[in-house]
Amino acid sequence: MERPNGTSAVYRYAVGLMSGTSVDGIDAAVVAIRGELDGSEKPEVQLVAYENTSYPDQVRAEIFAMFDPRQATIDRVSRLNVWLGELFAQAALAVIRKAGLTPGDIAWIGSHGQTIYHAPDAGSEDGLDLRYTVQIGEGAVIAARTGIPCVSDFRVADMAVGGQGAPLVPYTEYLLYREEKRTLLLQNIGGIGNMTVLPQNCRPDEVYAFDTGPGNVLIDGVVTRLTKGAATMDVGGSLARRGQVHAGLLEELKREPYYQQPIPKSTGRELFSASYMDRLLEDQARYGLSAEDLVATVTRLTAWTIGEGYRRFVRAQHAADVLIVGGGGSYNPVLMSKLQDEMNAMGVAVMTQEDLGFHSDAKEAVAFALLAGCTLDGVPNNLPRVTGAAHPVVMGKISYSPPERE
Ligand SMILES: Nc1ncnc2c1ncn2[C@@H]1O[C@H](COP(=O)(O)OP(=O)(O)OP(=O)(O)O)[C@@H](O)[C@H]1O
Ligand SMILES: CC(=O)N[C@H]1[C@@H]2OC[C@@H](O2)[C@@H](O)[C@@H]1O[C@H](C)C(=O)O
Repeated sequence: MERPNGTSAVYRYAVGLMSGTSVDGIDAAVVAIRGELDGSEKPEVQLVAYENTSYPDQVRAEIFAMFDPRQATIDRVSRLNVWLGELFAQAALAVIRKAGLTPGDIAWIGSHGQTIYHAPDAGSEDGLDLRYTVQIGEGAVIAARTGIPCVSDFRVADMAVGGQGAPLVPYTEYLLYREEKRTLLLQNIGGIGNMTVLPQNCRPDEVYAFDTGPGNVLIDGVVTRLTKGAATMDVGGSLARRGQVHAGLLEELKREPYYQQPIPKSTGRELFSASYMDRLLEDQARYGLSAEDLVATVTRLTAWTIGEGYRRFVRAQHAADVLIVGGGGSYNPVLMSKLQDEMNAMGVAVMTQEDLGFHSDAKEAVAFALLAGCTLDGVPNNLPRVTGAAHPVVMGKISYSPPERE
């Protein structure tokens, strides 16, 4: 494996590990980093290797069981915490091998872990703010198996100062993407869609972010129902491409109050739920639409919600130059083309992470490698304007590697 340009001594190699809300496996990335992570300069970050390791079915089922508080007994959660620690360590070692490196080359690991519970608005007791969040995948196990210091459990530090503990990726977007002369929008199209705004030449406290609405959740939801589970996504947008958007239904769906709700705001599967999908299928019957028409209509709606987020909450203060799309939705060409229509009409170009030489799937793993570097350097790595925290804090807990390697 060729080393990044320049001398290897000025590069620091790090590993980032992430397991997201779709629980499709562990994303592991090796990055080479040159420069400071405190925002005083733009660090140079190269993705050296990336790998997604699927979970064994049994592990995936156990994670889903732990989402249910009635099943998540303390012994099962604790056992899964160390189990995932072992799997994360294996994923780290595999991606390090893939990079042509050895554990001794890696300065640190940053591991997000797996969120099994997130209660940022949990309320108070006797005047005490009792918000909480749980990410499992024991950092001490990762450090012990790899011999590399591991930073984990990031979100709680932001919550401890009144933040939502999410989203955390915008700090790294600020580090990597901000530009002096252009205002950028970073749009993630995962299950839910979320936008980060990086005004031109911004300071960290000028960055803001919000959930635009559905990402792939409606498309996946209707496809799963229409195919009775035979398909779980509209691969390549092939259904949407063959359908006609129903203008009347589209207008009705646009009236969802969330889209008008002021920012900061976030949404989830609580709103875009199973019963929301049931209603969509009733709408399909009511208007006599084909499966393709329904998929085309929700695809068009999804693109509109992103355009609307920009139009309503961003454009007046920060006219943007470019919208950079990441997440699985960027692989749906019909969604991308509708998004392009929306944004181009407002003078905003649309690009993907890949167009910039980044990797959509690796983005969050890379982010946690960088956030961990901040932890070790003592650099605050939350964005209070984004999370609602009272002030910046250094997030992340460090598990040191065994002494014999020191
Ligand atoms: N080839 C493809 N064609 C169409 N859609 C695709 C394709 N590949 C991925 N997708 C869409 O992307 C989704 C997965 O996106 P992603 O991995 O970003 O989600 P996620 O990890 O749940 O996101 P997050 O945790 O950020 O909400 C799939 O469910 C699907 O809707
Ligand atoms: C609590 C939690 O795990 N939140 C995730 C989730 O998945 C997407 C969205 O909701 C985002 O807020 C966050 O993750 C990303 C990595 C973040 O913190 O930026």
